[in-house]
Amino acid sequence: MNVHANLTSGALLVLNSGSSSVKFTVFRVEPEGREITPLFAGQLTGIGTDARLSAKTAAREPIADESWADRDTGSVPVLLPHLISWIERHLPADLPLMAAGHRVVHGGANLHHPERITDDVLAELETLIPLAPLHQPQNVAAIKVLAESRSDLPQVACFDTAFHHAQPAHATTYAIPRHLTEAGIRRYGFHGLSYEYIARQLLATHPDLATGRVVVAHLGNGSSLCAIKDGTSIDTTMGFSVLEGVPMGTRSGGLDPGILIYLMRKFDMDVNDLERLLYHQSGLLGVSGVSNDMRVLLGSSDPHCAEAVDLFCLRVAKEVSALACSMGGIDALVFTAGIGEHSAAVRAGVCAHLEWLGIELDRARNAGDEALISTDASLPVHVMATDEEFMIARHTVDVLTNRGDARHGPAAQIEGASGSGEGCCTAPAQAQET
Ligand SMILES: Nc1ncnc2c1ncn2[C@@H]1O[C@H](COP(=O)(O)OP(=O)(O)O)[C@@H](O)[C@H]1O
Ligand SMILES: CC(=O)OP(=O)(O)O
Ligand SMILES: [Mg+2]
Repeated sequence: MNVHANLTSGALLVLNSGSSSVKFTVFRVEPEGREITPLFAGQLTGIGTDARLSAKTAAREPIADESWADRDTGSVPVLLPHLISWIERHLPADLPLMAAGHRVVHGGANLHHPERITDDVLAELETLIPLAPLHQPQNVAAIKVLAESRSDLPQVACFDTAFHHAQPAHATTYAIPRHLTEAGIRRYGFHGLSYEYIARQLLATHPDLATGRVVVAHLGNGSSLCAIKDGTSIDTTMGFSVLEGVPMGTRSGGLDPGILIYLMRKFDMDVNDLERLLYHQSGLLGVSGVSNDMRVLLGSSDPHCAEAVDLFCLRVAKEVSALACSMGGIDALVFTAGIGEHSAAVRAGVCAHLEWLGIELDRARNAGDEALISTDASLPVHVMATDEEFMIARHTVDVLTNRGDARHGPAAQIEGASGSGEGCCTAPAQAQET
């Protein structure tokens, strides 16, 4: 694996590999990594069932929508080399692929910063597979496939856990015997790349809030919330695994742990049964019995779908209050990710439980495309587009141009925001980044 090459200019591939999909974005990197601009993005979905590639340019013009079912043998390692050659065929002639950045869900107790991937780093990532069985195997598989097929390509791992690393011990510790905490049974937190991006955007667009107390609700396929104070993660709802906190598409969110003991005793469930139940059969899908997709639930007349949405909204609202408590107050609430950015109904459902906190949504603003969706008298509630891929690209370039070390720490987490508008991926590098 190439660990020495420095990035100057060329194309940068960002990969976010999930259990049944691989999302990718290709960026143009200008000399010395000063500017990062998206060229095209897409996803390979339905891996294992009916793989399909779709992709669009940065101007949202479709460049692919094709079935890859004929080459689908149900795994990321088989399809990824095809994806890499498809990407290379679509690059401008003067822009060779010169590096890859990966979203890696778990960095464990030791990996707190984006890391250039070496054999040692890869070995450490593999040890973390049991901690994130839904995501980590796919993240590791993508790194290995690229290392085999393009050993010349430097690769960087960016961790979902890293943004939460500086949380105080009372936020990361479970009330279990100390030797288990010391063995790594602690709260790590996830979706950190998304929270880091939002913190940067806040600094660019709302500097007053960037130094205040903000609860960010990342509501997507996986959902979590984070308390960000002065640009730093103070507390978050996901913990040891991506199961804690609010219910998700197919994940349970927090449960009374006594339920697990009962299920094992009463229904003879083993570890595989529990894993299937908690990761794949619960959440919105489990409660509705219909779908894990919020759009389907909101469009359904089935009372179980309405029940799932209501439960989700209440659980999110309760976490907003809990996180406000962790920060000693709240100056703003931000909604982001698929549901948070696009569902006015869910935002209204959540905020209806938070009137006591001084939150009041403006109906018209919430229904429209406004960034500020609360009334003028309310505690501010914002909708902001997240961009985990941009964050990965930024970190990858910084690591490969040796600017990474200067960016670590809370101030670095929000320094150098693009100022280029929500959801926009172009971010000139800052002069002070050395
Ligand atoms: N207009 C919408 N209304 C309600 N929910 C939506 C809408 N658009 C997307 N979603 C929800 O967003 C989820 C995906 O969120 P996203 O952040 O893209 O997830 P991920 O990146 O983790 O796959 C979908 O499962 C869907 O339920
Ligand atoms: C951490 C996590 O849950 O990620 P995702 O939302 O991509 O499933
Ligand atoms: Mg996501």
